[in-house]
Amino acid sequence: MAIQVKNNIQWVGQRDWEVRDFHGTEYKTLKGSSYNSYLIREEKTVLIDTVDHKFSREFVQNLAAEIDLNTLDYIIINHAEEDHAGALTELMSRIPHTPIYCTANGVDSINGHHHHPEWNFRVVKTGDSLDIGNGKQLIFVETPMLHWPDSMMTYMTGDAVLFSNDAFGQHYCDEHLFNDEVDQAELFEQCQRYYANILTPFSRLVTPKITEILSFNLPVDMIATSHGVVWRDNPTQIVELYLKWAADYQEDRITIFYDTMSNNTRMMADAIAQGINEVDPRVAVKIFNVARHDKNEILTNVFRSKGVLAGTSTMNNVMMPKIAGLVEEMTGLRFRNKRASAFGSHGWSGGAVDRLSTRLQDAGFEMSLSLKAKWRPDIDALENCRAHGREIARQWAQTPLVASPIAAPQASVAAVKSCADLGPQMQCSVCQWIYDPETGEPMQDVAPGTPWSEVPDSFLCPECSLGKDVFDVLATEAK
Ligand SMILES: Cc1cc2nc3c(=O)[nH]c(=O)nc-3n(C[C@H](O)[C@H](O)[C@H](O)COP(=O)(O)O)c2cc1C
Repeated sequence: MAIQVKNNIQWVGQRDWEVRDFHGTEYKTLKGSSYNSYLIREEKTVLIDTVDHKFSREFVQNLAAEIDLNTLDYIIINHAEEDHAGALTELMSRIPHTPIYCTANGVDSINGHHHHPEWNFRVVKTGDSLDIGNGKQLIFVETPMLHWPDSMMTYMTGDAVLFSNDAFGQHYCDEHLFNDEVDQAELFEQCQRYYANILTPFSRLVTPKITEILSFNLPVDMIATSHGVVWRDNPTQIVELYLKWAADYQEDRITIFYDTMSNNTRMMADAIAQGINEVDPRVAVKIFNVARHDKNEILTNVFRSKGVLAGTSTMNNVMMPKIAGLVEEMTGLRFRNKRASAFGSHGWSGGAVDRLSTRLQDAGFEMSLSLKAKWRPDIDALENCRAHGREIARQWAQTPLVASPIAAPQASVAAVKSCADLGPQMQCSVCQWIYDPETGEPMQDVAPGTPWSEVPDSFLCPECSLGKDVFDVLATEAK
């Protein structure tokens, strides 16, 4: 059933209280989710996004009960992932000539999923607008890598509604649509879980993009996301939270996670936590067995922490596989400005703790001393663990790590007119990360001093993972 959002805007989405897995099983949607689609009826009739492909038939049926589908003038697809654009094939089978507005990357993604290159695509860029009558317009803002290359937002003038797609959303299903109507603790828990598990890798892009949107000086009366609530009460509160979370967020919190075969590493975890608490009772210490606990909650706790202690026993010379998997995910999430330490029990040769330390360092954590124990820790070994916890608490209580120097690149990109204009620095045109061959920092796999022409074509931007081809040459005057 359609829900009134504002004036001539209605929600025509789908609630999904049953869903528990998103992105395969990567994200556990413990509170379900919703797929928000919006119908605007001004002089022109517009549909913004659709719903998950598994609800295609219900969606089109419900929409047809609201309007004659043939009166739909425009379809806007802010993001081509199947939970938003999934119902397109069903919808377009009824109205095959209706124009679809999306980014250039959107055409590629929609074609990649639906395989209908003959659809009537209209490519839009940041600043392009579409007149929908009654003095109102839709203005488009590309938001590449928030969280796919095709992503964009759509702003509706007059009503001042920002259709933000995934940004500012959360996997949260409630019979109520608006942010002021739902349980606030549940809502913000899901917002943070969503940011920590999905948006953290793109944190460097969040602040510049929000700054760009704010620079348009457009009033925002509502933020209509594509999952969860519509923000109508103080809608910019979630924008402020995003700015906070994007700035290497941390609390006075330490997360300890481990895996164990016979509880020996668990005993170490327990004693380390006691040691931390003895020295600094104000710090929140959270302990998780990775084999038994919700992985996304562990990662949310890592996101909130100033440091993590990761524990594993040695099994066949390597670490426990669930720990290896979690650290691999932490690497992808590109946490910054956090400390780490590894610990664990072994029987003879050991090896897992050193291996884990190296992995955590590769994942970008500032490493502190690790701790090993042999077999089941005895009273002395447990006291050693407590002492280790006390030392960690002292070290990590000190001034937080300084933010990475590439946190806010300020350089501007100039048009390249001739070879003489070519400067030595290159900048990612998507996330503004700068490659400086003089230092080569902070790139892995490319030695300092490597000229750009010799950087392999397989190079990916370390910030946003896009290819070498998106890099622009910076102005030479700066050099
Ligand atoms: C299947 C298996 C493989 C093991 N492989 C190793 C090994 O390669 N090197 C080692 O030092 N200890 C090895 N151990 C011994 C354990 O690391 C040791 O018992 C440790 O205390 C277990 O700690 P946990 O209870 O936290 O899992 C192995 C134990 C098992 C059961």
